[in-house]
Amino acid sequence: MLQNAFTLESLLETHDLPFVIINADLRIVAVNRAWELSFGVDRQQQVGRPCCADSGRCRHRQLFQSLEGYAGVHGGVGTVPPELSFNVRGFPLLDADGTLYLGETLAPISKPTGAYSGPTMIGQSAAFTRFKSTLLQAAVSQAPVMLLGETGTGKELAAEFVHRQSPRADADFVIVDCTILGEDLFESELFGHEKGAFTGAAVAKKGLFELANGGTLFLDEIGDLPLSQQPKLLRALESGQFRRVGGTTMLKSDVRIVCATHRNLADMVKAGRFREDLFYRLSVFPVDVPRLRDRKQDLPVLIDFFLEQLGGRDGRTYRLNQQALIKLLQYGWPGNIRELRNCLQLAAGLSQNGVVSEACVHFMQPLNQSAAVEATVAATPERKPCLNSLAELEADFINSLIVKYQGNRKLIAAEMNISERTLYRKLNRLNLN
Ligand SMILES: Nc1ncnc2c1ncn2[C@@H]1O[C@H](COP(=O)(O)OP(=O)(O)OP(=O)(O)O)[C@@H](O)[C@H]1O
Repeated sequence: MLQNAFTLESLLETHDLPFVIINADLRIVAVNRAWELSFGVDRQQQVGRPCCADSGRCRHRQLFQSLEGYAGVHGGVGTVPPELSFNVRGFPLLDADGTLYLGETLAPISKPTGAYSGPTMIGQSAAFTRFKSTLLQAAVSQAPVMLLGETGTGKELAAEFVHRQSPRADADFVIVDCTILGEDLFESELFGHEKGAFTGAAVAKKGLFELANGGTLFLDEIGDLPLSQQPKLLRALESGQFRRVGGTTMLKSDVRIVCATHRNLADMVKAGRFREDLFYRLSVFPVDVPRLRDRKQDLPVLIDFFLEQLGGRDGRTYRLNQQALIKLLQYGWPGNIRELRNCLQLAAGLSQNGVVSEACVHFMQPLNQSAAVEATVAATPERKPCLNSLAELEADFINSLIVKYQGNRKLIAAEMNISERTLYRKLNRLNLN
């Protein structure tokens, strides 16, 4: 269900990546289990430490001043060695008392060479096997890949798979979240900036294009890239050259592009919202990512995989009883694999002695009404009116927040305890833009 606010504990373990919560005094309030495992530190050692060595001018301070979320490549937090770089996403959060915090996820931009230890794509169905072999073909082709699929189907995972299976596997896989890079951030994040290029540019910084040299640049949600920024991307892709903001020297970077979107880009081109030349440049190797409801044969292996993962995290064993399994199999999964993972996470938390019964299984309200209705018709037609009204309920709730915060997305997202990126998608799906 929608939450107006959060408790720190409830939020911590909803992130698979290392996740940190920082307060307005720029001190670490909490880190999650993934943090402990990734950096080999006890969470109690982190709490109370300053976020950064120079917290006078860090990104965290800036967020508390501007309430603007951020995404980009930055150094670590707390005791994480400063020389390590991460793909970082930060956003404002409000707790149940209305106190403002900052939440930040850190994803390593480069995995250790040698055996790949990243997330695994699970599946055995015919649809999944076809999909995986298409990805393998794409990986070796070196052509730009466009991954098309609903939210939560595993596009980011597929992009990383393409990179790991390609001749560029030993170089970096760099993620660009196009929903967060608005007009003002796009150029400096993608191409970097020189010292003094703008207020706050205290030191020169490499852009994501430069960091991905020799590797793969993953442009996630490319359909959300502002039209005004599209020519700049096209130019860099065609020439392989770019300038840092405030710089005069032309730089070169050899990157392989993989993109993903849940939007119909061809329709966007027709409507004049996406450049046709960029569309053709990026869509050389299009790949459809299958929806979970079209590969339900994979549910048992995916369920085992996630329960084992959760068990490892919690130091216990979880198992489903048969009624719970039937309930999961009958559902349409409009939010795909992400929704399955979240559903199991809640179910495991509610389980008694590790046994997940039918009563522990709860489904979220759908984000995408048409997908939900389609999924429900395929599975349990009698639930359709209920799902419709839930979507309406969600739209009503968001509308009330739009009025309350006069359309300020940062504050609405913070009150809903979701990222601005997720809010942006909800607004689009519910036609509230
Ligand atoms: N085949 C799979 N096996 C195991 N886990 C998977 C698989 N596909 C996706 N996941 C997991 O599901 C979650 C959602 O995947 P991912 O973020 O790649 O989806 P996405 O399509 O990029 O979503 P969005 O469009 O919302 O960005 C992640 O936790 C991912 O690890």
